[in-house]
Amino acid sequence: MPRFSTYQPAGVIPAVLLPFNDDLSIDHASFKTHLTDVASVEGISAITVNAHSTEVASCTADEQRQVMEIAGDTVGDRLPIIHGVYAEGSIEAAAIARRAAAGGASALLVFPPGPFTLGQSAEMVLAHFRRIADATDLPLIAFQYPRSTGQGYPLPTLLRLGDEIPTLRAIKDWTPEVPQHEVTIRSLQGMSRPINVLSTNSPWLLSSLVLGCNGLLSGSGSLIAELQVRLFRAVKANDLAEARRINDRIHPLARAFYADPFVDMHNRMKEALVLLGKLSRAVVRPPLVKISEAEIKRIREALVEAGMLSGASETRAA
Ligand SMILES: N[C@@H](CC=O)C(=O)O
Repeated sequence: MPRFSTYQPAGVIPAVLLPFNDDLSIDHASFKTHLTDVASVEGISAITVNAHSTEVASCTADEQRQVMEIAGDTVGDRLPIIHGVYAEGSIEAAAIARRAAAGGASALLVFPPGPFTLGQSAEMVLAHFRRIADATDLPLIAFQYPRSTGQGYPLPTLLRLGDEIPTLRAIKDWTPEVPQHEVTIRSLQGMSRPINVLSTNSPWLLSSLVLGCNGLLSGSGSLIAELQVRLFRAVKANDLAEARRINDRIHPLARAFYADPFVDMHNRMKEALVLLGKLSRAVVRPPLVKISEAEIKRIREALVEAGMLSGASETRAA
């Protein structure tokens, strides 16, 4: 029986970062501290591990198991843990799903297989999800990539997934196209068995949430989960003035974190944790490399503008 067996993916879901030691091994102690810090934010509904934010592409299967184990031991009694299923092929995806379930995950975030960059059909997508759904009863969240990557699913495919995969409960929508995002939200959340749309459009979160997403799943939740909870609540309450006030604090950080190259977003978030005194070193695994001092300075300025760091010193503002 998984923890939180009735969990439905919705609301604010931070995806946490994975600290490393200088020798690139996992820094267990710092990971626990980070998990505890993020999980202490009132109002989040779950946390996500083994996803982009934990540099899943550079973690072995055993390391992913360790990440799940540490997360489960540290915060698993308090919050559901969503485990990424990051695999090039469906057989490996199903194996990861089984390991995640055995490790105590409460839901799975299914990444699109890499070969879809070369093309896809609805039958391939359905076969991929069916294989995972047959491996475990855990609720599934489909990670919807931008269509331009080749890995994003056309809307008819998403609707068939909703109809034919009973454990599909949500998508994490990363479409940068506003009209497409809106149609997706209306279509999936309007199904007879609604599929929640969780925004991962963190660079323009306010606009995305205003379109009606039933939640958000964001790497920047590793730093600003509290602001995201307040933003989500304000939007749900139709309090646009409050939502805009909170967005004014989120915006400088979104600009800094999600600048080009996008792949450095979580690298930058680690540096931000260091600047906030919450992490002792920002080490990333190759092919990522340390960002420049000029960029760290821009992150510091964004933290100051967001009211998270005093301009005079590195002390965290109250
Ligand atoms: N958009 C995500 C990254 C992708 O998984 C984020 O919010 O950090």
